[in-house]
Amino acid sequence: MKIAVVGTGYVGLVTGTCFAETGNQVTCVDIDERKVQKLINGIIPIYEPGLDVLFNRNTAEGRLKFTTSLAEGIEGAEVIFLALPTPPGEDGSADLKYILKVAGDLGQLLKEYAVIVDKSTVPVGTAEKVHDYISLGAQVEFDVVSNPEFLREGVAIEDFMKPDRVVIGTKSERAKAVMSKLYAPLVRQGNPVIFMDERSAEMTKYAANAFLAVKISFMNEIANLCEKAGANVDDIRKGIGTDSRIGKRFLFAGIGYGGSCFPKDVQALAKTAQEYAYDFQILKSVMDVNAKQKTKLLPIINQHFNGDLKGKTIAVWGLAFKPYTDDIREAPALENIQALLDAGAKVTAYDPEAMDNVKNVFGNKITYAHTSYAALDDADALVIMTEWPMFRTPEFNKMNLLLKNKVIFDGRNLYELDQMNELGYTYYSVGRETISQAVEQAV
Ligand SMILES: NC(=O)C1=CN([C@@H]2O[C@H](COP(=O)(O)OP(=O)(O)OC[C@H]3O[C@@H](n4cnc5c(N)ncnc54)[C@H](O)[C@@H]3O)[C@@H](O)[C@H]2O)C=CC1
Ligand SMILES: O=C(O)[C@H]1O[C@H](OP(=O)(O)OP(=O)(O)OC[C@H]2O[C@@H](n3ccc(=O)[nH]c3=O)[C@H](O)[C@@H]2O)[C@H](O)[C@@H](O)[C@@H]1O
Repeated sequence: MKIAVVGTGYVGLVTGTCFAETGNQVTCVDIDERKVQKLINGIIPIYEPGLDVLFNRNTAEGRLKFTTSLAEGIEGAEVIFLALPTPPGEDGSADLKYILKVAGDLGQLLKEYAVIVDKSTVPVGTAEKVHDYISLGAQVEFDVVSNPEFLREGVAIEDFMKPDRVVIGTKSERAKAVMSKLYAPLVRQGNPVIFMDERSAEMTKYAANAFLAVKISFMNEIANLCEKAGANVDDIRKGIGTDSRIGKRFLFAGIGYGGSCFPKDVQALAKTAQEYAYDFQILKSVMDVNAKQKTKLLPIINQHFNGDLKGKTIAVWGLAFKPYTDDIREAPALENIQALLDAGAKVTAYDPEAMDNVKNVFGNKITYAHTSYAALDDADALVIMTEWPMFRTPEFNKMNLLLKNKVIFDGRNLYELDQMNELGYTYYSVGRETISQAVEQAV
C-alpha cells in the first residue's frame, strides 16, 4: 500500500519506518527542511533503540522516502497519517493549529479518495474538525479516522510492531477495510484491532495516558505515606502488583512522571472536562501530586546540608525523562538542577544519551561529565534522577574513592536499603524510610 506520514517527529518517524518494514511504500513529509535533509542523508534525529536497523533497511530498499513537499508526499497515497505536534496551548488545551493547517492544505491537494488518519493525540471532536477543514477545499471523497498511538519512547519499535491493541475510530466501512489491510501484518501477532467511533477513539488515548498517570501518582502518594508510617513502598508495589486486577506495571514510585505526553495529555483531558462543564477531580489531584513529587528530594537535600548548598558540588546521574531516550521534555532533572543552581550548588551531570539536549538548556551553567564515574569526582553527594540500567549496579568501590561524601539521594529507588547500610552510605530514596521530622516540615 502507498502511504504518507505528515510530521517526522518521534511518532511520524516510527510510524513511517514500521509501515515500510511491513512492506508499504512510505513517504514522510516534514516542513523542517534541515530535518528532512538529515533523514535523506541517513541521519536519524532521535535516539530510539532498534530504529536505525529498520530505517537503514527500508531507505536502502527504497520503501521509505522523505520530502518537504506535502503535494509530492501524498501523491497516490491511500492512507495519510497526521503525526503532527499537539502541544498545550496557553489554557492547557491541545493546540490543533498544526493539524488543522495540514487538513486545510490537504483539502486543496487531494486528487483521489484517501483515508486521513489522526495519529496525533487529539481531543474529542478533532476528527470532525479535520473533516470540516478538508471539506472546505476537497473535490474528492475522503474519510477521517482516529487511530491513536500508544508507543512508549525507548521501546517504540516493539510497541509499534507488536501492539497490545490497535484502536481505530471510524464509522466508514470503506476506511475500516483500508485500515484493516494496513494493520494486518501487526494483527497477525495475535493482538486485537478495536473498532469504535472517532470520538471514543480520541477519548481512549487520553483515558489510557491519564489512567497510567493516576497509577503513578497514586503510588507516589502511597510512597509519601510510607515515609511517615514507616512502611516500604517497594514491598507494597509487589504486594499489590501481584493482584492481576491491579497489574505489576506503572507502579514504580519516584520523582514523578515527565516526558512529552503524560503532563500535556493529563492537562488537555482536564481542559476537555472543563469545556464540558465536568469537574474531573482525580485529574486535578494527579497534576498536583506530580508537580510536588518532581521536587520531592530538594528539601531533603537541603536539610542534609543544613540549608546551605552554596559551593557544594552535586553529581547528577540521569537527565532524560526516563531511560532509553534522549528526550528531556518535562524531565524532573531539569527542574531539580535549576533549583540546585539557584541554591548556589555546582552541578556535574551525566546521562548516556541526553547530554546534548541538556546543553541546549543549561549551556555552561553546569559541568558535563564524560562518564558516570567522572561526574562523581570530588562531589559532595550524588542525586539520581533517571533509572538508566548502568546506574543500577555501579562499582561502589570506585564510587567511594571519587565521592567526597558517601551520600546518595535516589529519586528512582535503585538500590537495596540493606546494601547501602552495609556500604556505609547515607542513602535517601522514595517511600522506603521514615524521613526526619525537620524534613517533613520543610516538605
Ligand atoms: N512522542 C511520543 O512518544 C508519542 C507522541 N504521541 C503524539 O503524537 C503527536 C506527535 O508527537 P511527536 O512525534 O512527539 O511530535 P514532534 O514534535 O517530535 O514532531 C512533530 C513533527 O511535525 C513537524 N511538522 C509541524 N508542522 C508540520 C507541517 N505543517 N507539515 C509537516 N510537518 C510538520 C515538525 O517539524 C516535527 O518534525 C503528538 O500529538 C503526541 O502527543 C503519541 C504517542 C507517543
Ligand atoms: O502518549 C504518549 O506519548 C505515550 O506516553 C507514555 O509513554 P512515554 O511518555 O514514552 O513514557 P512512559 O514509559 O509511559 O513513562 C512516562 C513517565 O512516567 C514515569 N514512570 C513510569 C512508570 C512508573 O511506574 N513510574 C514512573 O514514574 C517515567 O519515569 C516517565 O517519566 C505512554 O506509556 C505511551 O503508551 C504513550 O503512547
